[in-house]
Amino acid sequence: MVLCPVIGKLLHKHVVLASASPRRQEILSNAGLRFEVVPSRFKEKLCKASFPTPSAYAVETAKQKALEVARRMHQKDLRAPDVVIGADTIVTIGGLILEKPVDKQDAYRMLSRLNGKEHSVFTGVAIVHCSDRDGRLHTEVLDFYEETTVKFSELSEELLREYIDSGEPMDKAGGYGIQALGGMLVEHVRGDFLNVVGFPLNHFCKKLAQLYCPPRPGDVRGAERDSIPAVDTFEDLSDLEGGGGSDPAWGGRGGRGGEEAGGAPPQAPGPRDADLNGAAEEKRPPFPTGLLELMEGFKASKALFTACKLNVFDVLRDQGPLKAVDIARKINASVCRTGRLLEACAALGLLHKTDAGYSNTEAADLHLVSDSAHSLHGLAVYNDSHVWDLFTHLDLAARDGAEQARGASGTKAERLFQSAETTLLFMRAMHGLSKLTARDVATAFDLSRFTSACDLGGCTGALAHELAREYPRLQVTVFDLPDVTEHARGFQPDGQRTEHVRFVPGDFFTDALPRAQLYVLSRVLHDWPDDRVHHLLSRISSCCEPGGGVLVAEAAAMEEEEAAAARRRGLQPLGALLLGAGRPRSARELGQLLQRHGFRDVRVAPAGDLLRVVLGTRAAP
Ligand SMILES: Cc1cn([C@@H]2O[C@H](COP(=O)(O)OP(=O)(O)OP(=O)(O)O)[C@@H](O)[C@H]2O)c(=O)[nH]c1=O
Repeated sequence: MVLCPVIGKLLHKHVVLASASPRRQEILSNAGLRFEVVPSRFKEKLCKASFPTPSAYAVETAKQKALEVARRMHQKDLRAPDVVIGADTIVTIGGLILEKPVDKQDAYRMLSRLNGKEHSVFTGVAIVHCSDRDGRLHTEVLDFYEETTVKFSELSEELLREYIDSGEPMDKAGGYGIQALGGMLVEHVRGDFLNVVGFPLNHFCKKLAQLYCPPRPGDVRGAERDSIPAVDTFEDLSDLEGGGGSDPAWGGRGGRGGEEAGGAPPQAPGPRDADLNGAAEEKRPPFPTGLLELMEGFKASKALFTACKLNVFDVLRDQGPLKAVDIARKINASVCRTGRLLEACAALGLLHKTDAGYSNTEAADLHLVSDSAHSLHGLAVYNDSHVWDLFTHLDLAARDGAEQARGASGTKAERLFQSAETTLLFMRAMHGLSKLTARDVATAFDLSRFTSACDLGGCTGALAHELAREYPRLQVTVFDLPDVTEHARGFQPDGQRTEHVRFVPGDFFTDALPRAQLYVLSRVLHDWPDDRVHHLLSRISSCCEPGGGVLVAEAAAMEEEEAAAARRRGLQPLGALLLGAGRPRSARELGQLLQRHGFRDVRVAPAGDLLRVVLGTRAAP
């Protein structure tokens, strides 16, 4: 079930909030609305005296803000959004309209005027519906306002000065922010609190209900024009999926007209049907939500990487919950920008946000803290500093080959091992990933018949340690490039079985392979082209005694793959595209490769959600 009141009716529309006010953005996104923010350039300079009431002034300003954005967007892209929302908040006292103070003195004048008295806060809201008629913008406006009264305590001169010095009054109507420090000035509030903060959410939802959910004939609840429909009325959002559902608002764009299936009574027309829809409108295609999410997905990754890089999750694990301002101080960053990053992390489900501040979610504690047992912090930092850059040149790689894409940055090995720092970055990333999957790989088959194993390209030894833990008789050699084995010491766990793991430096294409009954290749083969894979397997095959084995773990697709996992693995070829001539191979292909190199009794087993493991036994030559 989607807990979705009327706001859900806007989910499949391109909605723009024509406001730079962070409070409005927060109120609406907390309510579940998805929208783009395009601050209005309309100058708030309408002649106040020409309006009969302060509310009329606020409404007109809100309307002009929204219309300016609609026109600008239409002019720029020749396509306006579906809905533009504008708002304007003003404070009135004794017939005077107070907007945002221009400087500290102005703030002082405003606050002194409000001191000890009751005043009104009006927010005017305009919901502008846009459509394109032969290249010209057509708009329809629904507007309303909400009034809330606020009473200030008797405040001392000193307190007012101190409050002004906090900087809070400067971007707020009337010179105060009731939601923050300004709350201390307020004795009582009558009416909608959020209206004071900058957006009357409740009234807005009622208006949406009138627009999008007009009463059906005989619907008693529908007769209460001023109520927000109960949640269950809107549980079924199937129309959001583009299934030809009803959307009676604003003249029935994409709606089903009067032809509801199953003989249900036709919906009443939207409020402006009569003048809008003389002719039947063309049916619009479903809103491409999935595509838009893909287009924006890189921002989500970047937010996660950045929060990891700035150690936000470490700070919160140790000291959370914390307010944005305290986190900013601890990570040595700007308060405003940190606030936005934290908001993004909360929206992505990486952080919890409560009145006490931000704190880690369980997943963040488990995987995004740098020194947790299951940390993927290293992978995030590596993706940010190396992989991100590589993907910037994906177009070149696709067109001209990986060499051009890599440009000055060199081959994979050169890039990874160009300094101790980058080697360590890479190793931390691999360590996190290997630890995550090591147990699944080690236990995909019963390997207890082997007493020696060699993990080729075993990096930090995460899998080797898991094998040693799982099989008490097993001695494991990690064979990897000298640059890697040199740094492996820092990754070793404490414990009894560590003496069962040793590191030998070498190149598995050229140097003699350590003798072992079982050779392990975990996430190695996809990095290499076919000729190299054959070369490596034939070297292993010639070292392996009959009865010995080879164990290959890869993110390899099986024939009966479920769609989601296949999609995840489907991105692997992109990495191969950038990193050289390697490629992903299916489990069946890996099995055939092993058979070709003299391994029999080849079996495949899943290792968790991510990997497939293929085990072959060396036949007598
Ligand atoms: C009374 C009060 C106001 N505000 C803010 O005051 C701005 C009003 O100015 P506006 O001109 O309506 O909006 P803006 O900030 O200039 O944005 P825009 O819509 O782009 O004009 C809005 O921000 C509101 O939240 C608070 O945050 N808390 C309060 O208690």
